[in-house]
Amino acid sequence: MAKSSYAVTIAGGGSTFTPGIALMLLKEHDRFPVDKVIFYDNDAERQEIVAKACEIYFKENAPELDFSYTTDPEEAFTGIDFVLAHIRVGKYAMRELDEKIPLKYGCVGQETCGAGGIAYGMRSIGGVIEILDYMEKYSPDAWMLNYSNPAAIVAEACRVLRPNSKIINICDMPIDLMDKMAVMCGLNDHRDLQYSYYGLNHYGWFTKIFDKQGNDLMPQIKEHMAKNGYLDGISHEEGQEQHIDESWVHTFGKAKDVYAIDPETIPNTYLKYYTFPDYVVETSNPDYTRANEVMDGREKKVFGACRKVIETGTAEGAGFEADAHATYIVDLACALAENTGERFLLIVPNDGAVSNFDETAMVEVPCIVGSNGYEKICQGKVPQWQKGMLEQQVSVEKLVVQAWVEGSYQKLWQALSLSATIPSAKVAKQILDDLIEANKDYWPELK
Ligand SMILES: NC(=O)c1ccc[n+]([C@@H]2O[C@H](COP(=O)([O-])OP(=O)(O)OC[C@H]3O[C@@H](n4cnc5c(N)ncnc54)[C@H](O)[C@@H]3O)[C@@H](O)[C@H]2O)c1
Ligand SMILES: O=P(O)(O)OC[C@H]1O[C@H](O[C@H]2[C@H](O)[C@@H](O)[C@@H](O)O[C@@H]2CO)[C@H](O)[C@@H](O)[C@@H]1O
Ligand SMILES: [Mn+2]
Repeated sequence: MAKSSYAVTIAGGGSTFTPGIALMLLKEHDRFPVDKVIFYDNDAERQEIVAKACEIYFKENAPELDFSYTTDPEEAFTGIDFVLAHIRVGKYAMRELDEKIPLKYGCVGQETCGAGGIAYGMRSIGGVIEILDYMEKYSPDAWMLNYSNPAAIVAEACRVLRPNSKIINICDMPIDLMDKMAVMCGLNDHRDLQYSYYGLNHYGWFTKIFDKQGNDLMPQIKEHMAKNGYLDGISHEEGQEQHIDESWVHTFGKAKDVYAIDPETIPNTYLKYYTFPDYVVETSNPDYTRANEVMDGREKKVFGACRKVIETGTAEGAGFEADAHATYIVDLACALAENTGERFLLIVPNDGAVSNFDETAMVEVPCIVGSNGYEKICQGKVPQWQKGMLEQQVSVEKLVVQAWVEGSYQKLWQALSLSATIPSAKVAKQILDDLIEANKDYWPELK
């Protein structure tokens, strides 16, 4: 696919992450030359605020760039090489309900985990498949790099419904955690580390960490995790402001207790929702959840900055910053376009990569990426504890996708009752009935 320049569509043009990613594309222009950027969203009004501000920024900083924005799928997906997708079906209003409804019943209320993640999954499947179909119709050779959440459920839906599509599902949480581990070891960032990892998305473990010279960094990292979790591994570089929010600080600290359950591996932060659900509920405010924090924080900040750019007609001094972590998206796009053969953590069909686990699971494992796609790096057998957890959680995710495809109330109830975040089938049913009512404009009808 190597070309002298590439055309990129950002799906979810009105996302709070869009300015950071758009700026990052400009910043990385030398190694990933992009000459055309299209924003696509199904909410014209929301997208226009972000797009008009980015248009001004591009005119000032890259006048040669062909930039446009649209809600028309044909315009958005014709003649492109990559789709970077980060849609949130139902936006923050529905995230707030995903978080608050389970909390009402004393259960974890989280964007991608437990009942909230299941509800969000039931909304996202249709939205992501729709965008994938547009891409295949108008640009059949393009690749879609999807980070719309909940990535685990979206990935399973793509495996079932579009098994041959050129979509790769990714997550930046492990990148962020590796950045923190690098800081713990006095190194710069994740690029200085070599790693082994297995699991599902937002549900996995690092098993090996080396530096570029092949030195084992696990003893140092384990010592740090046992004392502080991921705290003090936090970099103070620009572009990571959301991690200063109280809730993220708690999550990074709580990783200490998650680590204590299995001191042989380094856990993904999201495991706290499955291993300490009672603690999570006790420390949640059912009237003010992460969705409120994001609406009062990141959303206000990004949209406020965009409005200011539009009003003043200049992006100078607007505080726009390239998203530091999003460079991994460019790394991945480069690997596909330029056949670099680099290693990435991707969400892919297992097929033996974790040898004692469901072959049809969508696992998160390291892969080598080139112009023909990816090849998995075998992670061998997982220990009994992880095996038990993975089997439970993968069944939850598979049942959600089956419920969506079949329109099955029964299967969604089973999914909820199987989640480690929900104590009984009775509570699962109460939550489900509330979620159905809240999601009636988004979910398929369940019978
Ligand atoms: N995988 C990761 O590691 C990672 C990291 C950060 C964010 N995310 C995900 O990125 C997404 C965006 O997050 P955000 O907080 O910026 O949300 P946001 O609500 O600010 O933006 C999402 C945008 O998607 C649009 N949208 C919704 N449904 C759509 C559809 N069917 N077609 C086209 N556009 C649609 C909305 O109108 C909105 O403008 C979320 O799914 C979030 O979970 C993933
Ligand atoms: O609560 P939010 O909306 O702030 O974040 C939820 C997302 O958290 C993770 O992504 C982080 C990422 O780890 C970090 O490096 C940086 O880029 O910010 C991201 C957003 O905060 C997680 O991986 C995502 O899937 C979540 O959507
Ligand atoms: Mn993620």
